[in-house]
Amino acid sequence: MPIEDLPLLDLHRHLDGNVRLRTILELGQQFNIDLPDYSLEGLRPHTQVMRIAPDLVSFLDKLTWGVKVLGDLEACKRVAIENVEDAAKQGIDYAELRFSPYFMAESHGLPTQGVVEAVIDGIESATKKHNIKVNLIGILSRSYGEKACQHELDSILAYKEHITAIDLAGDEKGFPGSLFVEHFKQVQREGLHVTVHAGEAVGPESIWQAIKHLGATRIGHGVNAIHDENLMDYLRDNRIGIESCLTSNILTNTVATLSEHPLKTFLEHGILACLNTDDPAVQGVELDHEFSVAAKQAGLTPSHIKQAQENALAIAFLSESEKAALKDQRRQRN
Ligand SMILES: O=c1[nH]cnc2c1ncn2[C@@H]1O[C@H](CO)[C@@H](O)[C@H]1O
Ligand SMILES: [Zn+2]
Repeated sequence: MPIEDLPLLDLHRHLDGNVRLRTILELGQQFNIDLPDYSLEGLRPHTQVMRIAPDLVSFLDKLTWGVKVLGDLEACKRVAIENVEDAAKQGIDYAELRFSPYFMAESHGLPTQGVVEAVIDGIESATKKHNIKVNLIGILSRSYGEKACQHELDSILAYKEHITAIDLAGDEKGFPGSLFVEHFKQVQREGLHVTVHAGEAVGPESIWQAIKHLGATRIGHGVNAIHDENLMDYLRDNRIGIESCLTSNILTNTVATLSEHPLKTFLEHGILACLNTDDPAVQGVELDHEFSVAAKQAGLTPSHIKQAQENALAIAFLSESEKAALKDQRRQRN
């Protein structure tokens, strides 16, 4: 369980990997899309990973229906709003919601920049109604290649004052970070933060590349850092955060069992690692499960969990005064 007097954060949460099952069904019907089934339970195995996937790419396939039903910009806005509602329901004080506008736009040929605007719109209206702070991370979906990612980046940067950071996600093995060096030079010039999915499907060299050549100050997953002692020290000494997602790592077949998950070792090594969800609807589990079930199975004690919460606050893309405000707010709540 999370410690009650520390704020609850989720720093790694894909809003387009968290489209409610009922919403997929409703939008599918609204836009006359041929769905594989028209009942919630019949649809579930097509949109949720029900058992361990053979690999990351097979897992990512399950995100497809969530974006195939996005028939217009209003649908994108709806998904953004529902993500804020879901995160607030979990008791999350601060979430960094990430999304890939081209991934959301592609099926129905929506304007990518329009998707960015719709998501920002949805987040801004929903956060007014709920007791939660949200920042947005724009994703470059590497699996589309360099050119599409440049288009995606341009669309995100058109609204850069509403975007906190840029991430690189998708097929890490097929599309290495080396293809995106120019993209991230631009991101750094614009002064946005950088977090990169690395060391999930590829070894520690992918994490080194993300730090040294893409400017990452946080790493998504980073599980394979465990195989490189120098990297472990480097992450600790340079306060590079690791956004761990326990259940996701099992379902993508990245880690065989939770008892073998490196998070506990990261924490004990002094690395700023924390607990997050990844794609809640696709995984069929929420943040409360990660804290109360998965963390325990990964060998975390209450003091590890407390450390993970403190780490999340330390590496959040927030100013020191915003962090202090989150802490105060949590104390007042209790
Ligand atoms: O665990 C993950 N690893 C790598 N990429 C991911 C993961 N979950 C989602 N995406 C990717 O993020 C974008 C949508 O936000 C898509 O590119 C999807 O494939
Ligand atoms: Zn992710």
